[in-house]
Amino acid sequence: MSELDTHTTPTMGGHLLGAADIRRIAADAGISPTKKFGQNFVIDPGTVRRIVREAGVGADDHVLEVGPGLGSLTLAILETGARMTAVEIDSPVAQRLPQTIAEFMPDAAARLRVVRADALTLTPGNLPDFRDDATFTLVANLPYNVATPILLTLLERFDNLGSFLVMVQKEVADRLSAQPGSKIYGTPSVKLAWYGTAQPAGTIGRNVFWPAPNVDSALVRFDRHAPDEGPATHASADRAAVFALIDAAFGQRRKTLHAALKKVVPEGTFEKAGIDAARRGETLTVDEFVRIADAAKELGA
Ligand SMILES: C[S@@+](CC[C@H](N)C(=O)[O-])C[C@H]1O[C@@H](n2cnc3c(N)ncnc32)[C@H](O)[C@@H]1O
Repeated sequence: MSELDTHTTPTMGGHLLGAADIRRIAADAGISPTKKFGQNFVIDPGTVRRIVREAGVGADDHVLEVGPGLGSLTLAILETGARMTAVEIDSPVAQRLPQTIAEFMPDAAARLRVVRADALTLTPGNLPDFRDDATFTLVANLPYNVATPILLTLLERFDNLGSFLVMVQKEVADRLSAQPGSKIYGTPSVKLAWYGTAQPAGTIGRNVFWPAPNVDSALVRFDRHAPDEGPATHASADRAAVFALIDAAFGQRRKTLHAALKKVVPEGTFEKAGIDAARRGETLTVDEFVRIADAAKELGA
């Protein structure tokens, strides 16, 4: 993208934020973006509209946004007519958000709840907004330093988190959707595959942010397995056991399965699972890790 919209963009019932709006809101509220919270705010209405379009959000959806910041993406989500909860860690930023929505999209204010919290602490118990939804979706421009832990934590704790569309650092996006055998396939890729399917959904340049980050960004789309599909449906599959094997195998990723896992699985496990112990963990699909966990369990692990 060569040119940015620097002015407010009119939309049905309100406005999206341009660069001039973002700077004014920040100055007004005495907010300077901090590295500690990964604060790079989107200043381009075209980018937030693209994210929302890729997410496929519509008026019937209930959306969780982690890290709404000054409200760029929040307004684009609200523009669709969706209901949403925005969870922000930084108090001054969270406190300012309702005023921004009231100013730029007053009719949507009733569809937004702002929660001041660390996304890593969220549980269905302390975030009951989503308790009655069959599924809900996460749409976020995630803080880059904690993006992967936030995704894995939310997937583990919220069974009804059905899909997400997130913007993360390009390298992280590549890892999240990497396939077995590639250099960048790692624990985030294989653990995410336990829950569903991740796919790259495009790259985003640095000039759509304020301040501009020194890394490139990309979008990742994720869809959770249907309840009757995926590794979690194996009769004996136990997520904690499978994840412990994954951590052990990738902890020594240059070693063979035999060497990396000999202390954690009983003798004969690989034969029973039908998996060559001379392979490296970085070549295994999540289903193959499940087979090893199943075999180890049957052998009394
Ligand atoms: C990359 S900025 C995105 C801001 C906004 N969504 C945008 O696109 O302009 C990340 C946001 O996440 C917030 N944040 C950082 N760590 C967080 C955490 N653990 N839980 C919730 N919010 C967090 C930051 O304060 C910041 O507002």
